Amino acid sequence: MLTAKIPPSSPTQVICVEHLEYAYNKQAPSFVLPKWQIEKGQRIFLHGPSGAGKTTLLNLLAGILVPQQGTIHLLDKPFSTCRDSQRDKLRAQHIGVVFQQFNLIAHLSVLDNIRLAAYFAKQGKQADEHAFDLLHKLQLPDYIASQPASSLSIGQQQRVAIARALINAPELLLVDEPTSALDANARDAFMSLLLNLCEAHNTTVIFVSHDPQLASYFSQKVALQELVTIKEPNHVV
Ligand SMILES: Nc1ncnc2c1ncn2[C@@H]1O[C@H](COP(=O)(O)OP(=O)(O)OP(=O)(O)O)[C@@H](O)[C@H]1O
Repeated sequence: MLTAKIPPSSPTQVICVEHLEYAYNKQAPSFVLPKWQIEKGQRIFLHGPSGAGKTTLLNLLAGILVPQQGTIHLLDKPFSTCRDSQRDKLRAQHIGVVFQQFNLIAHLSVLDNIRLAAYFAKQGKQADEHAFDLLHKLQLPDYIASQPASSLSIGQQQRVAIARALINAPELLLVDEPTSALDANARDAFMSLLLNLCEAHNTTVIFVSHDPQLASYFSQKVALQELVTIKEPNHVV
């Protein structure tokens, strides 16, 4: 009798956080996050007051910071507890990050900034083709690929940062307050481009912003204070 071969199922959960605790140092308060699960395709608007810990949480999810307690799984793989080199590899392959300041390398060209992300994820020769495809979808002209990142406007830098974050078709995109330097029209155009690209690839998005106007782009809104509690340090006198 022939039995149907069942393909290995891909995980539906992108992130699973359990019993997480993180403090910047022994004198600092700890962020405590008992549980947070994020399913594939969710688009989450994460908000909360200044200093509440939104960037800290994104950095933990990106594996840039490592919790002292608890675990973070990425696509069912241990992420926070694996070796640094393994975490760097998983981040490069599965996570795109857009930082507040975009963090482009100023003296490198636009194309080289994007190529660098593809290189870390060990993408082959097709990376340039993907890069140009993304630049077109983000409505940037071809000539800009050879320009140094330092010569771009804020709006252009922002779109290049998105292209760099999406070049490896990540399952998870983490975006930290990227629209603060833009006027209302540029901001709305940027949000539409970003979310259309994520829709096309079913990318899971966690988007941090103070701007309540941006919340309307997201069906799911999460207040950081609902997720995280703050534990004061034990002071030794
Ligand atoms: N590198 C660091 N070392 C020590 N403390 C830090 C560090 N980075 C952030 N913090 C502290 O952690 C807390 C949370 O900061 P975080 O930047 O995550 O907040 P946020 O919610 O993103 O704030 P904002 O909305 O103003 O960007 C703050 O009290 C901040 O002072």
